[in-house]
Amino acid sequence: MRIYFCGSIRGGRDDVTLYRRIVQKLQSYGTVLTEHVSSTDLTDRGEDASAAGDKFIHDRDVEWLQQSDVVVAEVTQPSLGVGYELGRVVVMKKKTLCLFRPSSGRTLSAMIRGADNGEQFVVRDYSEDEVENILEEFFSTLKRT
Ligand SMILES: O=c1[nH]c(=O)n([C@H]2C[C@H](O)[C@@H](COP(=O)(O)O)O2)cc1CO
Repeated sequence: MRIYFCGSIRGGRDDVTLYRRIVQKLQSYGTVLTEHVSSTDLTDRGEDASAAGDKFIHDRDVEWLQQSDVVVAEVTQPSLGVGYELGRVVVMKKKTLCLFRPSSGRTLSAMIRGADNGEQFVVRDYSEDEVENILEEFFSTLKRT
């Protein structure tokens, strides 16, 4: 299974430790195409775009989105890139799980929460300590469908 993980990069790296934990769990279900998003070496400047440029990053990521079987996004830290990716996957009709932590004190964008249709695109509120269980639940329902 090919999994696309979305997490904030230029939007801020506050949650990178949690991204790492999510990606480690996701790797028990398949190949995570965007493992770099969870790298603690990656700062809020993003990948070194000097060689290939932002167009390379964009085009590669859209290609990976197209190739993916499932998309998991941590959406607590607001990120334009993650919002854009989610907009694209809605159109691609990919099975998508968005994870949001209300304990952050933030209110999730209506354009993400409001896109929940209970099937293809699901938004789930959670706390950090339950993340592995939520992913287990999500992937076990996938197997049944
Ligand atoms: O260097 C990058 N590499 C990369 O893969 N992305 C993609 C993956 C992330 O899920 C998302 C993060 O967007 P943003 O940088 O706007 O927070 O965009 C984004 C950047 C920088 O914008």
